[in-house]
Amino acid sequence: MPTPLIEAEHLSKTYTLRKKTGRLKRERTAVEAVRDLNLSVSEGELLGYIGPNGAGKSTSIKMFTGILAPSGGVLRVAGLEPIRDRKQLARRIGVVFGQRTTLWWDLPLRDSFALLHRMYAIPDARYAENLKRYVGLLGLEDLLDTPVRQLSLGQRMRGDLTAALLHDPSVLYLDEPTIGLDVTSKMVVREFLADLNREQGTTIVLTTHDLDDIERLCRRVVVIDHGTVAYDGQLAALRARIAADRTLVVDLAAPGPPVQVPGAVVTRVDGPRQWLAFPADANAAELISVVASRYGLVDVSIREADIEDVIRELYSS
Ligand SMILES: Nc1ncnc2c1ncn2[C@@H]1O[C@H](COP(=O)(O)OP(=O)(O)OP(=O)(O)O)[C@@H](O)[C@H]1O
Repeated sequence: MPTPLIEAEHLSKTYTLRKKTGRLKRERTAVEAVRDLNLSVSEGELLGYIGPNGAGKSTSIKMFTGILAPSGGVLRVAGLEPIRDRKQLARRIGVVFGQRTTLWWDLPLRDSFALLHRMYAIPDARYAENLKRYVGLLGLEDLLDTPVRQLSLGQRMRGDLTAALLHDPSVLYLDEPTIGLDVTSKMVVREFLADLNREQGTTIVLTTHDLDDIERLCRRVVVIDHGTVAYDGQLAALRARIAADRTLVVDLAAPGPPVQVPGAVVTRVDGPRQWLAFPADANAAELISVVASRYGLVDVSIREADIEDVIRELYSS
């Protein structure tokens, strides 16, 4: 059995909000951001950690990284208790946020890396070796003297990845690492992460709304909803659910009650527009012609299920 690197048992986090309800009155409300979350991640896994907005992903990752204290439950990461052993844990983990940089904005990349060398007290030889490796793998050789603020988003992301790896973390948390990147940069980042996981055995927890990231990188996917695990399993099984349905969006000549056609179910009506779910292996052309023969049809489009649909479907089951 591989050693679990992250182990959460009945983990919970409740935020208390104070809302002003009068001139002097304040009411406390509790937000259960994470509740009864159970998760075990083994060394060397590359895990997709997904869920809709507000599901509790960031809150749980903040607990995994020792930034936020849990309200309840048991949590161990790399054999440590994140809040109590926060300093030790910092040496074992790396974190990359797609939306903001951990690099020093006005400093050349080289100086940001040098600061991390000192902050993490990385042995000189190890630092030199890692710097050479990651700068080479991520093609940053010609950018080392460029201030971070002058880097493109893709270049900055490669810089952030290098920064997160200089101290050889056992686990790397990535929050939307490909957001806003062009196709080529996305490919570079994905290939790099796949190699890092395969060759160095770095455990990776990947949070993203980009289904392509998940498809290309993760075998296992954990879906979080309302603060708890809604799905934990192979991507292949999740993909089968994705393939289960497609949606035909029809624009009718006039608003009306849900259309009735065999083999499709109306899932939404908005004025003259209706959404019809139908099995992925059904004949879309036939369905369209049936709708057209019975109703005044102005326009149609077909939507493949995206990750948000799959997630919605998981919650409703
Ligand atoms: N500091 C905070 N104080 C109060 N409530 C919070 C705080 N941070 C998050 N929440 C609430 O906790 C819930 C979970 O939020 P969280 O940010 O963990 O979700 P998420 O899955 O990361 O969402 P997203 O995909 O939008 O980043 C939400 O209802 C959110 O509004």
